[in-house]
Amino acid sequence: MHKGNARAFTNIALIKYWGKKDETLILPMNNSLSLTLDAFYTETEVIFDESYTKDIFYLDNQLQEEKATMKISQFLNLVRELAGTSCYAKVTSKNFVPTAAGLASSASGLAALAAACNQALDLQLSDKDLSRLARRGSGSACRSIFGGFVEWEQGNDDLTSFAHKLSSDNWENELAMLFVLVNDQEKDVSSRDGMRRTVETSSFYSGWLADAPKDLAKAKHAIQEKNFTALGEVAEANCLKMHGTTLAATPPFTYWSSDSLKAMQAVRQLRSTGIDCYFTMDAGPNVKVLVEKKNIPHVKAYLETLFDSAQLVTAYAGPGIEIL
Ligand SMILES: O=C(O)C[C@@](O)(CF)CCOP(=O)(O)OP(=O)(O)O
Repeated sequence: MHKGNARAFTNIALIKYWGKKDETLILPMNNSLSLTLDAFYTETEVIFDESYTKDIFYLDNQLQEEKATMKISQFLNLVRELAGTSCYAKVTSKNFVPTAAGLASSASGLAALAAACNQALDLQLSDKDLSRLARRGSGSACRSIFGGFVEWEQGNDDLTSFAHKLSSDNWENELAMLFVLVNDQEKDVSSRDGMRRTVETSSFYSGWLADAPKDLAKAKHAIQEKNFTALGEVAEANCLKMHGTTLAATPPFTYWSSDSLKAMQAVRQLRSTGIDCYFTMDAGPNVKVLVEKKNIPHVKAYLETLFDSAQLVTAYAGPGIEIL
């Protein structure tokens, strides 16, 4: 019996990963840049045991059915190959996210699983190779191996595509991200399906891709300069361009709900009163507001006039992977 247990934190991209060059290896079309947060995380335990006759997957104390288990098994097959074992495993994952969230936790989930497997089978993977392994589970998971500001080097093959922490003089500790959790009935298109459809059919995709490296350079420069306005402006613009690509896909789609638009408008309204804050969004209707800690009270007070306080969660910069 081989056991491992790890905690990994979610990360929010400021320069988005949106589109794969290789679906099997999960190689992205562009570099991305994220901020690992402290408020949402996943704890995953994995037990490999010769006595198991198949992989078993518990998520938040619920035994998962075939489809969800299949995705985990595909990942475990990679690990079994690395370790030279044929043992099945029992995976027990707990997501620590606000119930209202509906936050995609694939990034923290797969990062925690990768780290737990590394420990259980004593693979002794470096952080770089752990990031590469997590990437095979879900692209954005490769960034959750590290804390703070993280860049995912797109690379051009399995060996060269991995994330690394950006030097920032701990500036991230002066920032925060306010989540506006908007409950949306429609079933979103998954990030995996959304980016595939966009790459394959959106006439706006080439424009997005042409701008991504320039946006990344601006974001990295802003971090080096600790220039919050510059970072916020490029992050919000990059998010809008990414979401713009979905409108020209076939069939067109959007992740934005009316509450998403309300939250985005609130951020613009705050900026017009001189409060520096910027929004970003991912494959869902939730809106994340990037703000300096000193402005949290202003932003929260205004958002509380528009949304239920239970919909607002404040997150700060978080750490990399933790072995439990
Ligand atoms: O996080 C970002 O950079 C931007 C997104 O969140 C925007 F929605 C995409 C994350 O995609 P992910 O779930 O990692 O896809 P996978 O590789 O198909 O599993």
